[in-house]
Amino acid sequence: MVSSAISLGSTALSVHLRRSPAPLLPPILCTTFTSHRSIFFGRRFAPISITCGRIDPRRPFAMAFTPIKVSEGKKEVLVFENEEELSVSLAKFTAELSEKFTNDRGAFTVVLSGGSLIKSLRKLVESPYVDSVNWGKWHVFWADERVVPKDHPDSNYKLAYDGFLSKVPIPPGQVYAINDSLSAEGAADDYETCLKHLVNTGVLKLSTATEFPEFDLMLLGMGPDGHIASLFPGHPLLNEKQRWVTHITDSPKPPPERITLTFPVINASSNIALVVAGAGKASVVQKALGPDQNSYDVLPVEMVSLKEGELKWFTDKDAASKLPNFANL
Ligand SMILES: O=C1O[C@H](COP(=O)(O)O)[C@@H](O)[C@H](O)[C@H]1O
Repeated sequence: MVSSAISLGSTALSVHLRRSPAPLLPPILCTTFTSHRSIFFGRRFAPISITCGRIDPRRPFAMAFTPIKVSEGKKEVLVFENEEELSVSLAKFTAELSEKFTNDRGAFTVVLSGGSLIKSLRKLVESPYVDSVNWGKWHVFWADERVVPKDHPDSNYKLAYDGFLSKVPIPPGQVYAINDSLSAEGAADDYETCLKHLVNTGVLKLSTATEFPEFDLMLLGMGPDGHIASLFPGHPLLNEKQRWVTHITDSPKPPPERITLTFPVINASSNIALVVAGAGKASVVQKALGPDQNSYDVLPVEMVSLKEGELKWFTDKDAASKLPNFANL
């Protein structure tokens, strides 16, 4: 056991490393070790467990498929070597939840985002999941949608259809797109009415803690400004406490007219996968998960805080590159 303390600005970081004996394999093929350390994570110290796996002999220079893992209560941060490995793990995670909820309640309610998230779902439409997932039980929703026709290049529905939905046999009646013939306000009202109907029919459950709908899995992306869904930094919609779905007509990111789930709904989820890859998002990841936090400019992504569910960050090393605690791995 090796113990040491690292000074991180004005913050003392205590580190406890434990290395297992070298395994009986040629050194270049195996670098198995386990380390347990405490890092400064968010606003407080939290224990984390880091496991670097054995190097795959077929890919000697790539780390085997064991992500760096940071846990804080019901929040877990996974950092993958790259976006490719992130997408493999995201598919497995989603397929496992699909099986769990399908078995438990005969339905799986999944919320999609637009943007880069859809590309990160690509492994789910490949073998083995394309054949093994019970797609007939899926009910698909959107965290946010741009108020444009469904065949418009800006449509989150079109993005999801082209990259994901067209490749799996989810019944079309279980894919809940917005009504694109309405205004932004009308489309938000209509979507909220649709969700309430699905609560009444038992497809969606209500959170016992909050009385807001509780989706089984929300797959959220995050913009480089820290926005999630269509909830943008500093916008009054961040404070919405009553509505399930609301609209925006002045989105700072085009197109301006959108509808979005609200924070009470997002935070009532059973599970959220927050999928954040690439160096362009490293500064926001640093702000959201790093040591320098303040409460006067909280970003939307920092407002994701589940009442009872589990939040998992799926990041890659580029996105996590500004987190001081990962620098020495
Ligand atoms: O406008 C949007 O942006 C976010 C983030 O997109 P990304 O391409 O940076 O991942 C997305 O999650 C949201 O659904 C979309 O409408």
